[in-house]
Amino acid sequence: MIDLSLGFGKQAAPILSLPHLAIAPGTLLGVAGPSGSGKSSLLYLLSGLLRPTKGSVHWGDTDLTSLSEGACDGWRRRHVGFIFQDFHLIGELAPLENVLLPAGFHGWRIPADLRKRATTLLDLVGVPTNRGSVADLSRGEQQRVAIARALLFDPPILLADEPTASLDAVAADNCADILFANARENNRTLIVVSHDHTVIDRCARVLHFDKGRLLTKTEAA
Ligand SMILES: Nc1ncnc2c1ncn2[C@@H]1O[C@H](COP(=O)(O)OP(=O)(O)OP(=O)(O)O)[C@@H](O)[C@H]1O
Repeated sequence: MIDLSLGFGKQAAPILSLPHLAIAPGTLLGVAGPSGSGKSSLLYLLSGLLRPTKGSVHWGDTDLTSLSEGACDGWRRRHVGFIFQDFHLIGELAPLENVLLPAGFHGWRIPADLRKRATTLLDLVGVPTNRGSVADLSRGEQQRVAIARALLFDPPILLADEPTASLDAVAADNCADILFANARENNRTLIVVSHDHTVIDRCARVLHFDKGRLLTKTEAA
């Protein structure tokens, strides 16, 4: 639930302004709009990676805006999988090591079943585990590694920023199938920014933004 605006520096007008939004658990929410309309900024606000200039972001009983940076990082690790528009992979590491990166923050040796899950996820998105460093993969393959990584801990909230932008039609469909099936079957909240109609059309609700403002909300029939 949010009621917020976001501005950067001394800009006169906020780059994103949203009066109120309630998202029930398990919602499949699409975010659409032209380039620069504030879609990525919305995901950053919802995950606590950015703090609103005004207003707050609540997930259940947790008000992200009242948490310290460290507490917010901890909350995000436990609750959010984030597929970044530019992937945020570590180029010199192998695909499997990238998928297991979130496990590195938990301070224990990576258990065999988690390694197996990472392997299964890579297999599911169609990236073989025996590839070298991700820097040598195509953009589409890197995008699929980023998708697998976001699913590692089966987070209750999945935020996906243009998750199919670098994929061909078949791979895009396959990855969208994985994201939406996972959300539906496990009642996960999926919030997906996309220009891709095959992704947006799968969403139960769609927010349309322009110039940082919410233009319309549409609901699937
Ligand atoms: N750190 C920043 N400092 C200043 N302005 C920023 C910053 N980050 C984003 N903006 C501005 O905020 C606006 C919204 O950016 P945002 O990336 O959220 O848009 P978007 O709809 O996701 O765009 P795209 O579809 O191209 O990814 C843009 O005008 C952008 O230049």
